[in-house]
Amino acid sequence: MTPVTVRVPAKVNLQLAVGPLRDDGFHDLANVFHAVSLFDEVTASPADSLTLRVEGESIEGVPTGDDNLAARAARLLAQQLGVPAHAALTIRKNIPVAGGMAGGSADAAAALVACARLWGADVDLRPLAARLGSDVPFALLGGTAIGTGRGEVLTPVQVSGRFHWVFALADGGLSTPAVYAECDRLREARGERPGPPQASPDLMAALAAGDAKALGAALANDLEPAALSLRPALRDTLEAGRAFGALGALVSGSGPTCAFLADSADHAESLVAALTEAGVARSVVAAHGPVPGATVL
Ligand SMILES: C[C@](O)(CO)[C@H](O)COP(=O)(O)OP(=O)(O)OC[C@H]1O[C@@H](n2ccc(N)nc2=O)[C@H](O)[C@@H]1O
Ligand SMILES: Nc1ncnc2c1ncn2[C@@H]1O[C@H](COP(=O)(O)OP(=O)(O)OP(=O)(O)O)[C@@H](O)[C@H]1O
Repeated sequence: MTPVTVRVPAKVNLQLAVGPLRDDGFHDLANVFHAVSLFDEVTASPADSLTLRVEGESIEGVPTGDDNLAARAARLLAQQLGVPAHAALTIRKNIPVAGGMAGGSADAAAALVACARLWGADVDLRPLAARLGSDVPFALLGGTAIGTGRGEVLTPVQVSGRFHWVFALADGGLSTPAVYAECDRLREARGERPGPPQASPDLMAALAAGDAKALGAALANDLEPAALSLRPALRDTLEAGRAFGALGALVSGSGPTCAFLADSADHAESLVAALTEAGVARSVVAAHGPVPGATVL
């Protein structure tokens, strides 16, 4: 048995349409996932127990024990296969923690792929991914896809060309359940009754055509008012990106990372410089999408 390393991308939600709260505590979604070129790497090496190491510059808040999603993924797969969960896992984190870019979900997907390869198992990982979290199946698949149900039922979307993104990372994270709860609270207070969530035809047309300007205009996130309510300073970040010429600006998923669409790689680099100079984020990075899901290196 030799070590297996898997590279796995972050996501941004191009559209996040949130339906009413379900009886099971989740919300039905029309969730347009898009995998972008910010990657974590998970290595699974032979071992005689399950161990975990987390490496990276900003890993504060990442659990290193049994509750790490990568360790949970390894245990779930071992249980499913009826084998001991013996692997030394190393996560090299680059995806912002609790940033709305599904970093923990990415690590879970990568751990499933790495351990399956290490243990020589040929098994459909998708049902296990869905049990680990609503965002985990997409981290396996990558590309661009519509997630329905709670986000775990995926339909790939055809995309032309490559889109250029800028991500403004915030200090500290936001809790996903807290942001959904704030969304429900705001809707209740405003007397809003959401209908069934639907993917936007304009967004689909923009993706099929590779039209960045149309995509920028179609970006939409129903969780954004809730993220802004919990973190009002994000308004300034979004406004700064728009003022510097972003084609579109929105909070990524449950936030607090803000995503900006640029019209070229050069434009993305100039947006990175302008947003960094404006001091509206902890750090600012460029990336492109779509990119593949969890991949063995
Ligand atoms: C905000 C997103 O990142 C957008 O892709 C996801 O919807 C969140 O996905 P995730 O982090 O994988 O979330 P899960 O681990 O499945 O659920 C965490 C919590 O988020 C809330 N949650 C999540 C997904 C969903 N469709 N409705 C929800 O209300 C629930 O309170 C749930 O208990
Ligand atoms: N491998 C992991 N990496 C990061 N966080 C993890 C991991 N495993 C468990 N967690 C826990 O999950 C919480 C959310 O982390 P994560 O980085 O996945 O957030 P997120 O990007 O906002 O998620 P999402 O976009 O899926 O809602 C963290 O605060 C941490 O307690």
